[in-house]
Amino acid sequence: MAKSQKPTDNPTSTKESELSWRERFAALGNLPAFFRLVWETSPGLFIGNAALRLIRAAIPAATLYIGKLIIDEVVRLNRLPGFDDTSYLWTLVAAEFGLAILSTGIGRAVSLLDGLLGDLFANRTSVRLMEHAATLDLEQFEDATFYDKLERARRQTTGRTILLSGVFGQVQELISVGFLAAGLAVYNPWLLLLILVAVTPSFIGDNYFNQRSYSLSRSWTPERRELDYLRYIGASDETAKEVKIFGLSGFIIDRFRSLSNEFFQKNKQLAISRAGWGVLLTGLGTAGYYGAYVWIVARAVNGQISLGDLTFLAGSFRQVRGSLEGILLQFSSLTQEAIYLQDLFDYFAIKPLIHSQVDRKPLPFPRPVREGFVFENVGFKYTNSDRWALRNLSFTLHAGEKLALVGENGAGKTTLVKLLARLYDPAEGRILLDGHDLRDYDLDELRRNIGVIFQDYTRFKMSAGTNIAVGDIDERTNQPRIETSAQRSLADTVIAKLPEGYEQQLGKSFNKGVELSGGEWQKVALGRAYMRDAQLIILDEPTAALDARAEYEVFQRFAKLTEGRSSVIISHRFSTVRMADRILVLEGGRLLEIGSHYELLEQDGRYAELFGLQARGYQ
Ligand SMILES: Nc1ncnc2c1ncn2[C@@H]1O[C@H](COP(=O)(O)OP(=O)(O)OP(=O)(O)O)[C@@H](O)[C@H]1O
Repeated sequence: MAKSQKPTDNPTSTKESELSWRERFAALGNLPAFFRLVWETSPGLFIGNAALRLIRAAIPAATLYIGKLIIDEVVRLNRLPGFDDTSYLWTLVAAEFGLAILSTGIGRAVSLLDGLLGDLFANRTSVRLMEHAATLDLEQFEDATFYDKLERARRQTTGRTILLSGVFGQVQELISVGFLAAGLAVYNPWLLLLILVAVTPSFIGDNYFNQRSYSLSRSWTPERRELDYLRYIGASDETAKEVKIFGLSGFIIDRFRSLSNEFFQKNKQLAISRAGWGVLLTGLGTAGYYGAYVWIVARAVNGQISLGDLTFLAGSFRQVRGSLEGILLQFSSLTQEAIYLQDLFDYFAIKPLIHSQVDRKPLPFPRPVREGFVFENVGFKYTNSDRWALRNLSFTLHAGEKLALVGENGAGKTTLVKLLARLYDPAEGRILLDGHDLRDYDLDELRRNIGVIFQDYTRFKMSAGTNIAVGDIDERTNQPRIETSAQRSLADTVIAKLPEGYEQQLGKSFNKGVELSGGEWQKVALGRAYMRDAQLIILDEPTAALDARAEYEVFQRFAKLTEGRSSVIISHRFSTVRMADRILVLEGGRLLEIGSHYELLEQDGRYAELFGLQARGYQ
């Protein structure tokens, strides 16, 4: 793969986006990999397309030559006194007609194949894009430069048909030019040189402008993402409520307008100077063409060539010039497209840091867990943050234990849970499960054995049943299991009220979708925790939106249903927290206290203080 860029560290820097000729040629090195992708998409369509284009490439030269024969024949017949046999002439005319029909037919067939192949290719690349995204780390998704890469790669999936037909068309034109140029060279090789001189200026000009337009577009990736985001929040069911209440539409639209206008202005300047230079440079080419034309006409007048030769030469010259111009133009847009391809391959080259062991066999997840999870001096920092979100954290989550995490906002509770589920790996220390580092276990198995319901769980705009089944998507057709999970999380009564029950589309974005209340959504999401047969269940503030009675009931059931399995509950409600076997109090990413409800009350530390505060609030 061509190392044509090293740009994404700071995509707004235009300097980095300036590309040399060497880099542009190097980008063409991406083409074989691209063709491999296209070939894998559909070998049949690929071959069919290539074969048809080859035939079509020969048609222009053949047509011109038959035209020459027709004219020469007409002239010959005119010179002859009296009647002569015209059958040869009409055969020629019929042949030219046949070629014209063939050419249109093949043209249509080629566009059809291009379109089909392009659509298949776009689908296939989109799937690969999603498959690759699924392998990447959560941390990578929280990185803005990653999003820029993803965005540029995503754009590749739709526009690649252009590259496809571009390259195929290019090859077709080249062969076509080969035929025509051979004809010209027979008369005078200098004509070919004249053509090259005529097309070079506009080629250089176009290359220059293509490169500038690529630089502009690339350096604007973050802004384009912002534009997409503004367009989304400006017109989406998820944001409509707050946009209306806070009167945000003016603010959002103004930001969109100023950003899009800035881009438009920059683009406009470029487009205007491109058009201006284009006129000048193409004018030079036209002058070259007419120079040659004068020479050809003069020779015909002097009788050095026939009338047929005149039309053939003039036609060939015009076509070769047009085709060469096309090829050279295509070449510059081809290199540009090839550079865009680099973004796609760059994205595919991003490797996840969190994965199962590769150098030795990963351990199977213990069933049941015997000792539990041990945090040994664990520390963690988020990327792009200098602050330790967690530091010097040492404690044990015993097998079968119910642990509650308590702490103020930002204390590190959710971070601890993410480390347990290996969404991140600790920067310091280690987490052991039954005596082995968490990293030694098979990642997929680990994730399957840990069920987490996050506070910002996703409200999938899918059916109610699917919204529960996402807890173990392989079991999505296991209706009894879905219904049992719903009963356990109290979602069954919510679903019973829906017109279409478990089949009910949730969320308003789709036809006949029904919106649930915050608490109802939470009950549905909680059902996910019961879908899987996990060894460790983690609920991160899962009941914040539930009413007091529902919350009490949920936890009574939770305690019973997770009997013999470990669980972690994050909650700000002490009525819930006190039901846990032990409570871990975090402050500023550090462990402050750990013990049972009564032990901590006795210690009379932070937990006792917070508990007292909340208890007083209820008095
Ligand atoms: N994705 C992230 N990138 C950078 N910093 C983060 C990220 N998520 C959390 N933080 C920071 O890490 C610290 C701990 O966050 P965490 O979400 O673990 O807190 P929490 O105790 O769960 O808070 P809350 O009670 O508000 O849910 C906070 O200071 C937060 O700003």
